[in-house]
Amino acid sequence: MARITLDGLGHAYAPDPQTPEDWALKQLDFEFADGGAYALLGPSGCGKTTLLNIIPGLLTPSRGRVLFDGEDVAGRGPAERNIAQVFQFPVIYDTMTVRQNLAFPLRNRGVPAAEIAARVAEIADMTDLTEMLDRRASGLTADGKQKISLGRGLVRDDVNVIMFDEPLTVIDPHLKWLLRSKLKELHRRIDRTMIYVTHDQVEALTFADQVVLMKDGEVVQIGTPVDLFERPAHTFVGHFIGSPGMNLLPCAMDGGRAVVCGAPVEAENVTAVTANSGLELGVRPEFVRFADSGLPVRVTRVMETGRYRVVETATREGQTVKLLVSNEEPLPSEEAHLAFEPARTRIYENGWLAGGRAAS
Ligand SMILES: Nc1ncnc2c1ncn2[C@@H]1O[C@H](COP(=O)(O)OP(=O)(O)OP(=O)(O)O)[C@@H](O)[C@H]1O
Repeated sequence: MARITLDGLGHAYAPDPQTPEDWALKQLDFEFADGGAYALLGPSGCGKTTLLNIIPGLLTPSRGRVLFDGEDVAGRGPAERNIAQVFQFPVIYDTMTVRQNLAFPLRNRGVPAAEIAARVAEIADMTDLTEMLDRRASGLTADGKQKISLGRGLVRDDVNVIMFDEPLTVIDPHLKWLLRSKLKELHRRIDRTMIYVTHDQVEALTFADQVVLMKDGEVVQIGTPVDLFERPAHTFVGHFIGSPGMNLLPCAMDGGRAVVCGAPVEAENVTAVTANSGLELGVRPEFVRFADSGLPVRVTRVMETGRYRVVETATREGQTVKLLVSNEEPLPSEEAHLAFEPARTRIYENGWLAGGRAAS
């Protein structure tokens, strides 16, 4: 296993980058701890694939270094870096049996037969493939084949890191949740550094102990799923994580208090505010409720989700605020007031959580 350090890492595909936009990865400085379960999460084009190719040495970064346990691995390929990879689409040998497929990475390295048999049995058990070990891989369904790919990624016990590139893309939606929780369990049992690349927040939050959220070639926040939900470091995180995302409202400061649309609002980090422009108040729909007093709004739309309703309201200045309301709670007919949970209401300065960077 290895601790992987990214040191001043940047990459531009163009030979002579001039502007920040020319950099697919701008400046990455962080560490994947030994044995951790990480997700690289972000919208299309944020640089996930670029980083995924740099770590195993498939792509040479334009600047900076990748260190494995403190040692610069420049010039070494995936085999020398000792990395197992699981891709979006199953990479298996159709003509071989499931057993032969799982054994392949071990046979390739000359592992003794008895050891291979034991390891294959263990991995087949973990991936629910025991019953199918002697079947031809070609006869399996898409998710069965992807389980073989997962198994092949997990079968060696000497790899430094296992990297997953959107491995559930081909899986039927109703089986996705099964494989997602399976992967989490596998991480606990295998205890290896795992990096899981996805643009799907549910996959990232289910799998990872630490989520690395990226945007435009930069890391916006690294944290536990709870950190990202409870304390987004940037409005982008608030918006990207959660469904619906965080409400963001322009706000001003008046005598040490936050004011939104003329109404005073309590916020957790109000004392950390230093800017007097570019301020926004962020509060998730989960932490907003109807109240007798507070921010005046009117109800504009109600969306049924089955378990609760997402209610959309508009402030007098036309800003939208969403809240979750249980099916049992009556909705106000028109004019209403909103209260925000103070401990979970935060102020952002030019996108960044006020006081957040000093605190982290
Ligand atoms: N081979 C390439 N040549 C030039 N530009 C590239 C190349 N590959 C990626 N890019 C650019 O680099 C940036 C990051 O792309 P990357 O594929 O790493 O993002 P991503 O987060 O993996 O997106 P996706 O989820 O769509 O694959 C994008 O602006 C993309 O257009």
